[in-house]
Amino acid sequence: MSRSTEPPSNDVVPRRGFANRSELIEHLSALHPDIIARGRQVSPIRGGRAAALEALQGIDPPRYERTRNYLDGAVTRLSPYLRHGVLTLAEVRNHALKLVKHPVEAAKFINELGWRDYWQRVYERLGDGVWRDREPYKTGYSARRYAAELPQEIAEGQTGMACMDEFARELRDTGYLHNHARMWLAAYVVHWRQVRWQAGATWFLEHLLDGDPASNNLSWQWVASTFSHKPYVFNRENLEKYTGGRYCRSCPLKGRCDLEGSYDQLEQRLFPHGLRAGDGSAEDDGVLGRNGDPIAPRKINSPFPKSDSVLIWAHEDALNPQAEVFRSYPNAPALFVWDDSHLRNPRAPYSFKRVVFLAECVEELPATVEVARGEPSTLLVQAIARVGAKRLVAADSVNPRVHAILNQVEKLARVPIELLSEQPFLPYNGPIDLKRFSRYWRVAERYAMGMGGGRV
Ligand SMILES: Cc1cc2nc3c(=O)[nH]c(=O)nc-3n(C[C@H](O)[C@H](O)[C@H](O)COP(=O)(O)OP(=O)(O)OC[C@H]3O[C@@H](n4cnc5c(N)ncnc54)[C@H](O)[C@@H]3O)c2cc1C
Repeated sequence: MSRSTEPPSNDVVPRRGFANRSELIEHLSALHPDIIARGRQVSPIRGGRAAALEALQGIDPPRYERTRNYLDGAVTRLSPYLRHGVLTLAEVRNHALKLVKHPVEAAKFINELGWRDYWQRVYERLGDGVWRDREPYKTGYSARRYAAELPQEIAEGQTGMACMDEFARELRDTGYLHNHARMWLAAYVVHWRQVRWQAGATWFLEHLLDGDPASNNLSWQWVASTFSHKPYVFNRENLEKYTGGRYCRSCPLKGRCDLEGSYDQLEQRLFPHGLRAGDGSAEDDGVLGRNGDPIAPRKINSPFPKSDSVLIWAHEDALNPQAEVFRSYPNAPALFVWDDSHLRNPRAPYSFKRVVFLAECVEELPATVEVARGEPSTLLVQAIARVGAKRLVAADSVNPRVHAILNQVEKLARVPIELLSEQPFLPYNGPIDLKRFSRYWRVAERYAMGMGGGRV
């Protein structure tokens, strides 16, 4: 799956302010012909704060708890908005708590929000290390045993298994999959087809509107067992139960597929050497577990004078017109950059539907935000000089790419960087053990539920 990271040669100038979705799509097709050549699908899920708030209004935490494992359960589809900072975890949690008489009725929902916060914290520590096996596989096989490439028939939905083929189609056509479908598909890829989780993670990141190296890669590692005690597997009965049997009914392989059998039988078939660590290359370096100290803030939010002239960088982790950067500097010039190399990064290339989703989010940003195309640090340095900005302001993010760009700007433009944060999910700044979610949640739960003091 090698793709060029060279920027495309066309010189279409990006813009915003479209009359409707068709016009926006037409413009993006001209801007990114090579991306649309990989697939023209556009998701029914719309980008932007208005669509995000509409989805937020629809959440039902008690029903979520009862039904979330079912494919037609009351899941929220908020993830694309959370991923791009259109909504914050704190805002979603606060809303959930308002909808219930007692916090316990929202507990399961808030626990799931906690998974996102947890993966983000792990990402903050590991950076691009989220692409490496955290621990050896516990499948009895070493990493070398697993294929490096995703078989084409899986990506194209041509395996002959009605369930897996439908999940692949849904992923490609909509950019969204229910959590259970993600788990089944990931387990099928890694354990039944013996493909390295990294190949599956790249495939998901291309298509998912919520594609996020933290939640995605670390969930793949959880399924694979390189970031958990044992591999995640399932059987046909489990899939049939939570899908209402809709795939098995029409499946040509009904009764004789590879998912048939009890859990014991499947484990013996899939892991004949027993559930134990293969000789892995990964080692536990203690980064997540040994001290769990809080990470020092990356930049000092010194009390910069709000009257200074600044430039705002609107990046893809904070596409919220109400974000702190815009509230603090409502009249400041701002720039959003289409970075061709980033969109074509072979490890996580963007599908056209992801690009459309991002553009729809950008459409709703304040009118002060201009769009440009090119290498972000170069364009930001030029814009700083053009507008005479005393510093660059950006929303904080745990994404290492954002920090690499900010560091470069700081070096080249010789201006300070001001990072602004939203209300945190946990009003807590003390040590927290990140080795496993259960350890994190032991400390985090009461803060997440609004019972640990601090502002919720
Ligand atoms: C293999 C695999 C890959 C995944 N890739 C991503 C990804 O790239 N981006 C992403 O945001 N999530 C990912 N997830 C986690 C989870 O599947 C999605 O966040 C969730 O399905 C999104 O749908 P929803 O908004 O309807 O979730 P809901 O069930 O309604 O949950 C509400 C919110 O809680 C958070 N959440 C719920 N479950 C999880 C979870 N298991 N892990 C982390 N956060 C969770 C999400 O922010 C979600 O929007 C992945 C899971 C697996 C198993």
